Amino acid sequence: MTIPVIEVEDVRVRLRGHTVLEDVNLAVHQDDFYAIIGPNGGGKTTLLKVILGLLQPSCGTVRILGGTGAAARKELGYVPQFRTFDFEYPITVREMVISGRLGHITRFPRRYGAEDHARTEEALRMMGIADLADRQIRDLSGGEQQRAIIARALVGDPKVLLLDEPTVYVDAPTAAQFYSILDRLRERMAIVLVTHDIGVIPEHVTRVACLNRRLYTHDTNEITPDMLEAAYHCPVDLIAHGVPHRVFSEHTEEE
Ligand SMILES: Nc1ncnc2c1ncn2[C@@H]1O[C@H](COP(=O)(O)OP(=O)(O)OP(=O)(O)O)[C@@H](O)[C@H]1O
Repeated sequence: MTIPVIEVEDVRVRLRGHTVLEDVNLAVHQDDFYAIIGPNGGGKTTLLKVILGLLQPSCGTVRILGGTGAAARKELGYVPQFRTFDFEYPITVREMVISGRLGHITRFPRRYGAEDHARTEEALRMMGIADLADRQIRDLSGGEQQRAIIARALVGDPKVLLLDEPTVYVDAPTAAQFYSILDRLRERMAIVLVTHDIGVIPEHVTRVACLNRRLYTHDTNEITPDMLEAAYHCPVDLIAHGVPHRVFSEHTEEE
């Protein structure tokens, strides 16, 4: 069996005296489209930050394609939550997308070369926004901005794409378009998707895990009622077949 593209082993994270992640183990393989779901504050973004090396765990290890350190993490592309971007900053779409190459330039002073420009044009085309390349990022619609953020993550030619709630601000048709783009990208890279959008899981995702401080994994894309109850700490009814797929939660008064 090939080595996992991401391997998280016995990771624990404590922030300001609180345990945010505990005994987390996760293996993502090259052909995975992995969804991580779970309640607000469950630790999903924290786990992505640990994988990206932006946050040091109190214990445990993270390996990317068997390696650790900054060189291994260059294999990761990251699409942070939409709300973390400042779209008012005066920058064109092309300038924003090419900035994803900065971490790959080792010479100083940092200057973009032919490969950086070529990869930028390819990513713009791949995301269907080549015609918007000279527009200011602030003048784009939310869905177009979202594509630009993904293009920026793709210019590093990652082996794994990590996305944190990418469809929060887009309408249903744009989200559907977005998932068909992810389906295409899967041919080139593994995908880890943090989402509250459980409805997309049966159609697009190959494996799913529920995170609420601890990670409850499953080898298929089936979300079991046990997993949901363990992660959400409340009885959950799942309508797993039929469209739309929905999760209803029932909380008792003490919850
Ligand atoms: N820098 C920090 N200092 C202290 N606590 C933090 C810090 N970052 C996150 N936390 C806490 O860690 C917990 C997990 O946060 P995280 O953002 O990982 O959750 P999440 O599952 O991504 O939530 P959501 O679905 O709401 O985006 C939360 O209780 C949050 O308040």
